[in-house]
Amino acid sequence: MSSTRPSPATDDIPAVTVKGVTKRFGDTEVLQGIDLSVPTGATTCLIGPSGSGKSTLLRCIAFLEEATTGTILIHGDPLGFAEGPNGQRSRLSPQKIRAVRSRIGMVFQQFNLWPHMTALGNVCEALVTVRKMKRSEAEDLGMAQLSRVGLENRAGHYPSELSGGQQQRVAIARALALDPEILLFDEPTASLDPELTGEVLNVMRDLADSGMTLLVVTHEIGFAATVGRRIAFLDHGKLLLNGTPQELFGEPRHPRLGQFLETYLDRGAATLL
Ligand SMILES: Nc1ncnc2c1ncn2[C@@H]1O[C@H](COP(=O)(O)OP(=O)(O)OP(=O)(O)O)[C@@H](O)[C@H]1O
Repeated sequence: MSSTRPSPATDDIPAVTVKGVTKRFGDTEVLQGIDLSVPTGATTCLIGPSGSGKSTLLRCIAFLEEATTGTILIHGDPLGFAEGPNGQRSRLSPQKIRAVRSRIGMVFQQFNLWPHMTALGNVCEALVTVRKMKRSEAEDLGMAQLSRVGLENRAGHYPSELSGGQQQRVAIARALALDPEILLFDEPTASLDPELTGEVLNVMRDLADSGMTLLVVTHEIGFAATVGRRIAFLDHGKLLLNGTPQELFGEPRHPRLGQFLETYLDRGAATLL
């Protein structure tokens, strides 16, 4: 199993295609008809005010939430629901859902490591139990992934013996070990102190440079501006803007984006623009 899969430059099928996705919780429509293409082999950042629906969209793409309407394709293959010729949706079989879902990796804000397992144990567990790999092979692969995030010398440590930044890097190694085609990040540095945030962003920057497809929900505007190839700006459940960092962050700026950025710049959360 290869540890990296730089996407071929000729692959022009988007890694993720979101078509007309809405999501309702009770009477509240938190996603209102989202259309979004996530290019293969590049980083796309989802930004927007708190409550605008970023995590919900990411969770729909990971199939942790089911979109109320609309469809999502992973490299052209439908995830969860297929769309018929008349636009009607039908649910795919659990096997088909699992097969497409397994091509997506996800890293959460809370690292979600198993406290009773070492860093290496956390990285190897799904390889052994889900992918049915021999423990020794899984450990070789797990060590390679830990070294990719700079933690080979922490393999035998338990989560409680690691800093928050190190724990998040273990979580990234765990996701990478399953060789995903697309890696989703849901505010991966939001629970970290500023000095630990940098080490996680550096690992993500390296992954972006290696040609992986990343879709990142983040409030780190500086990261989005420098690493994102595409920036999608969500506001009140709508995709208000979608373009390159130059298009979104250059002048003139969309007034709503300008207002959002000022809020964050005032709070000192973004300093690189
Ligand atoms: N399981 C749920 N049940 C009911 N409402 C939900 C649920 N999940 C999210 N919401 C609501 O959906 C809206 C969008 O939430 P979401 O977490 O997607 O926003 P966000 O842009 O990621 O915000 P933040 O930046 O604060 O994480 C919010 O109003 C939230 O309260």
